[in-house]
Amino acid sequence: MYNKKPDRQRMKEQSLKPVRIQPDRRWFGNTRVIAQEKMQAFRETIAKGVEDPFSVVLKSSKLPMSLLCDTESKASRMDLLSVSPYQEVFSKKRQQKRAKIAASDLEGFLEAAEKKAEGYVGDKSSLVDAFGVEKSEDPAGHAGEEIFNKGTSRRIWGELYKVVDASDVLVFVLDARDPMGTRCVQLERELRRRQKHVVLLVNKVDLVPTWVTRRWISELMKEFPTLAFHASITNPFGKNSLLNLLRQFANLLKDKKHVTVGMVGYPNVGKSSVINTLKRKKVCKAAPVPGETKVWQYIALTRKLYLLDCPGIVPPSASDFDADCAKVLKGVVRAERLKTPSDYIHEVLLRVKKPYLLQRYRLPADTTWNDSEEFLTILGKKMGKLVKGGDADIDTAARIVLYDWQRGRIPYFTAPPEIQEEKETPEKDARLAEGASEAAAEGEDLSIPSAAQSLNGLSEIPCVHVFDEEDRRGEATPAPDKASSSTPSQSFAVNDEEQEAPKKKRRRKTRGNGRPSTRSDGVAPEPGTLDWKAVVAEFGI
Ligand SMILES: Nc1nc2c(ncn2[C@@H]2O[C@H](COP(=O)(O)OP(=O)(O)OP(=O)(O)O)[C@@H](O)[C@H]2O)c(=O)[nH]1
Repeated sequence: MYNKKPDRQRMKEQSLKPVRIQPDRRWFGNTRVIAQEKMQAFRETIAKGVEDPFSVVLKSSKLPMSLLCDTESKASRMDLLSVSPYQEVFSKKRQQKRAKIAASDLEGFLEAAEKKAEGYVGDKSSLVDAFGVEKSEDPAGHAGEEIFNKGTSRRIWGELYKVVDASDVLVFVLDARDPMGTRCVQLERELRRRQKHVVLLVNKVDLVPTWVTRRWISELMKEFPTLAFHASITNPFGKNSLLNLLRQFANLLKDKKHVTVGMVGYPNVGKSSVINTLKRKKVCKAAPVPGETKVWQYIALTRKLYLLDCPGIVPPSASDFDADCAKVLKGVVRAERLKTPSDYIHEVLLRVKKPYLLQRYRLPADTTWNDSEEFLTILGKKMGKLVKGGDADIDTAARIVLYDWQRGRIPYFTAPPEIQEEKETPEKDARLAEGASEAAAEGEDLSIPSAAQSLNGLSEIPCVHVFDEEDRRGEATPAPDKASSSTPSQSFAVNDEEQEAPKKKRRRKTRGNGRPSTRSDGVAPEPGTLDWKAVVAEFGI
């Protein structure tokens, strides 16, 4: 064979013949084909499970979740023939590959540039569209002040992406005084798309009346599992509910060695304080100033559960006075760094009832003011904050008011949506009055509701127990928040007790015949979970 010259002509003839390869069943071993209706039914069932805040899709990585998304946009992007015709790219007469440019000469370029300029609406227009922020007048020219970019920098969002990637469950910490204002709906939507488990945690519930918290919780529950929380190492509220929920997630995600829980949210909403509360000691730096957390931080809660603290993030918005004002009121920027803090007091006065201000600053009951400047003048003189010549130092007084506002010393809350809608009918008015009287009862002497007052009665708030023991036994009872009422034996043990718990469990399981008990294995799939095996079996995927 090696002594002979290869017959090139014969080889050429042979290679020109059409060659067929025998198809093999094994090539398709990994493939399933299903009918269109079944595919549609599968999509609907899974989508229902994904959308439902009380169900968790287990093993989503093993399910064809990408089938849920519409792939049309992807397909259109890959439609090469619409970009260049086949003849130009693949045929024998194809032209040499060249960069596609908009115009071939200078005049063409000019024309294209003019066309683009016509369609240009203004800077940040896309942001305004995306975040629904209306432009308004900027009386003092605040726009562009560096401090208003707090939480929007690339570095901070880089930290957020790291936390999101590393987390299995994301806890969005919201401020109970303004839960909707401290939400980041775009981010939540993106996380849902990525099949991450999202939990909303309404923190600082001690600063608002109980009925407000209750209504916000039932409103937010429609979208995500939501819990009320008061971060405090010595006197927490909702801690056990949160721990139970995290533990349930840890149980659900059994195949993972560790379950990582990321704390995300606006600056100063109390993310670090929530972690400190769960750990029962100060492991993260918490301070009444925004931007205290600079980089992400890992904290081991139990052997299975890890917590991730994230710096506060702020979604980008149009830089105008309204947006800046909203940021000041949400506590995103430090009051001492504002150039003209008195500009924001008008908004504070609109939101806070006069008696609260009178009481807070110990002003006489008959004090009146027409605008924010007058109020600040009265306050400055009362506090002895004066400038040269004996006039009131308006900016210092304004800073004091903003400090108090940001630290929750001035009572304020955004009305839950039900109130705004309900005002029309008399019976709704009655309910509103009931709520208001409840609020009045809580803060009787117009003082800021104390933690005890605010938390009183909160145990009735429906709390999320995705897969409670009772549920497993089929007694789907609503699980009340046992945070304040649970006995030591009921409460979820962390730290030292948690370290002990698995040992005891192991011992108990191996008692008797020496083999681990299989009782728990016999439990039917938890209600609330999507029984993915059944779904897959049913649809043959
Ligand atoms: N009244 C009250 N204050 C709280 C609560 N939780 C946190 N705070 C206070 O809110 C302030 C901010 O808390 P942090 O834990 O530093 O907030 P953060 O979200 O980590 O802030 P960044 O570091 O800016 O991201 C601190 O002064 C806390 O004492 C709460 O439940 N009730």
